[in-house]
Parts: sequence; C-alpha cells; structure tokens
Amino acid sequence: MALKNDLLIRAAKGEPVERTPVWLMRQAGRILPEYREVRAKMNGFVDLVKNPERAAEVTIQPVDILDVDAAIIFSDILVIPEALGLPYDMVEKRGPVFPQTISDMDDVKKLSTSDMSDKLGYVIEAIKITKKELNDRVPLIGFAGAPWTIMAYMVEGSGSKTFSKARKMLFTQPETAHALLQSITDCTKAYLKEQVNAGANLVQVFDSWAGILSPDQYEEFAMPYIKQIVDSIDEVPVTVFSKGAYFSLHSLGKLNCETLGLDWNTPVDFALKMAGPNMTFQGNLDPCALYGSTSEVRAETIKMLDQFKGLRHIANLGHGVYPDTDPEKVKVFIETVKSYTQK
Ligand SMILES: Cc1c2[nH]c(c1CCC(=O)O)Cc1[nH]c(c(CCC(=O)O)c1C)Cc1[nH]c(c(CCC(=O)O)c1C)Cc1[nH]c(c(C)c1CCC(=O)O)C2
Repeated sequence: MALKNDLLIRAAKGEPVERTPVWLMRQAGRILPEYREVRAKMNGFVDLVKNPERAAEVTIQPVDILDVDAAIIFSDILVIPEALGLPYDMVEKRGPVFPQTISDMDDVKKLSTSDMSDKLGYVIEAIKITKKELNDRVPLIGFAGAPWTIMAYMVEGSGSKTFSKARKMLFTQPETAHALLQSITDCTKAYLKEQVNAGANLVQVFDSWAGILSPDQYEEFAMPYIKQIVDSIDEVPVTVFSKGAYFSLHSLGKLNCETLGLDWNTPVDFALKMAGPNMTFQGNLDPCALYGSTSEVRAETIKMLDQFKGLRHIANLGHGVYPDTDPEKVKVFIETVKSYTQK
C-alpha cells in the first residue's frame, strides 16, 4: 500500500517535496494529556512499552492531535539492554535505573544474545498494530539507540551528566568495550531488520551521548558500529542523530544513510561544509524555543527554516521535546513549518 503522505520519505531521499515535512523527537510522550491518561492506567512506563495495543495507541496520538508528518513507534532505546539481560526501571524524576551493570569482560560474556526476536516481539507487534491502525496516513519511524549510547547506560547503570564510568572503560578496558559494542550492534541490526519487515518506513539511530566522546574516541568506539548498522539496512531510509558530534560530521557525511540529525548547537552552514551536500538534515530548533510566546515560536521556527533554505530538510527540534512544553506551542511550530513557503 502506498503512503498517503510520503513527504518524510521523499525528503529523506532528497526527492522533490511540496513543503518541508515536520515531526518531533519524543512526540509520543508526556507533552500530551491524552498520553498521560493512558500512562496513568498502566503499571509504569515499562508496562506501557510492553503493551502493543496501548503502545500503538500512544504512537498514533500525535498524528491525530498534532497533525505531524510521521509517527514514531512508542518504545525506548533501553529495550535492547533489557533483552540482553539487564532489565531497567524508569524512576519518576530520575529516569532509567539498571540494578545490574557491565563492569568487565565476564559480564559481557554473560549477556544473553539468543532469542532476541522473541524477547523484543512486543515492539514488533506494536509496529504491526500501528501500521494497521495508521492505514498509511503517514510513515512510521522505527528506531534504536546507537551502540555507544546503549553501552553508556549499561556500564553507568543510570543517566549521568558525564557517564564517567562508561568513559573510563574506554581507557581502562578497551577490549571489553569493543566486545560489548559488537554484541549490542549485532542485536540492533537484527532488531531494526525486524522493525522494517513489520512495516517501519524509515529508521532512526539515536546516539544521544555521542557528544561526550573525544573526536578520536568517536571514530574508534561509535562510528564503526553505527556504520555496521547503517550498512545492514537497504530497504528503507536511515537517519543518524549523533547529538553533539559536530566534530565528526565529516565522517557522518560519508555514511550510507540518507539523513543526519542536527542539534541546535550545530550551525547549518558548518554542517553542510563538513558533511557535504548528499545528506538531508533533520532538526534543529532548540526545544526551549517552544517556551516562548506564540509569535516568538513562529519567529524562531521561521529563522530556523530560513537557515535550511534550498537544502534537503526535515523540520524537527534539535533534541526531544521537553515534557512540560505546551502542546499549543508545538502546534504553532508545526503549523509554521507547514505554511512556510520558500521564497
Ligand atoms: C536517551 C534516550 C532514552 N530513550 C530514547 C533516547 C534517545 C533520544 C533522546 O536522547 O532523548 C528514545 C525514546 N524514548 C521514547 C521514545 C518514543 C518515541 C518518541 O516519541 O520519540 C523514543 C524515541 C519514549 C520515552 N522514554 C521515556 C519517556 C518518559 C517516561 C514516562 O512516560 O514516564 C518516554 C515517553 C523515558 C526515558 N528514556 C530514556 C531516558 C533517559 C528517559 C528518562 C528521561 C525522559 O523522560 O526523557 C532513554
């Protein structure tokens, strides 16, 4: 079945579009009262993630309510560590917490890499239900965390400003780090393949903690694994969002993917110079811009769109939308993108 709105897919591939497509990272989540209502009926976040019917419901909410040009499957990047044998808990106001972590090679060897499709079957089921209920109105985005970001949580055991335990491992036990990264990569390749087979129309790789690595570390511990993942997907376009890794845009630009996510710290002309002209850029409004008044949100959005004028572009924020953002301001952002005409 053909998509009724395929702007996102065409923009990703660099094909002509009538206007810039728009969606928001973390759109399926706490900004919507309708999400919080569903969430309140569940036994916590993980329970919601593991309920394919409810996950499909909250995936579609932003399409109905905000009129975005894409849905992103409601799940989390941390389902991979869980499937590997490290369960997580989502603690209110603190974020993810892992009771067990990875400290050495023995821990890596103990990870269970078998039966991944059974263990992640709930996400695949949620994708199938979502596809059916979306009825091809807009594309469905599948996703996974990049290996370095997943490793960071598995070693650190929770969120952190510095992830110093995870970064320490890169210096003190590089072989352990590489073995862990390779295990995560193998599982992620299989997982994304299943998402595509179930109907995902595009996949995004989130490297949220890329920016805490040095350029050399990024080339050694992040890039080779992202490349393996990107090279394993031919059927649909791929977006790589390496937050903070402006210093590696030259090698990101050589990846066999269609789109690079940009955060708001990265100037568009700099990204173009570094990554070259063969990529679509996605981003990059500061999520805090949505705390402004209606006219300020409009002005900031237009300023952002002007910077991408003439380039291949998918409008988005430079990171996920913050939970206390007024959905009305999100709508202003979306409507401003849709009514913007390139002069
Ligand atoms: C680092 C990361 C995580 N998860 C994710 C990333 C990469 C993107 C980024 O950098 O923001 C990705 C993610 N997490 C979630 C989605 C769903 C789809 C979407 O709307 O984008 C996606 C794409 C749901 C979620 N994931 C989480 C929530 C909130 C939990 C709740 O409902 O209580 C949602 C809707 C929780 C989560 N999950 C994670 C953290 C650190 C937290 C706690 C902090 C926070 O809330 O942002 C790990």
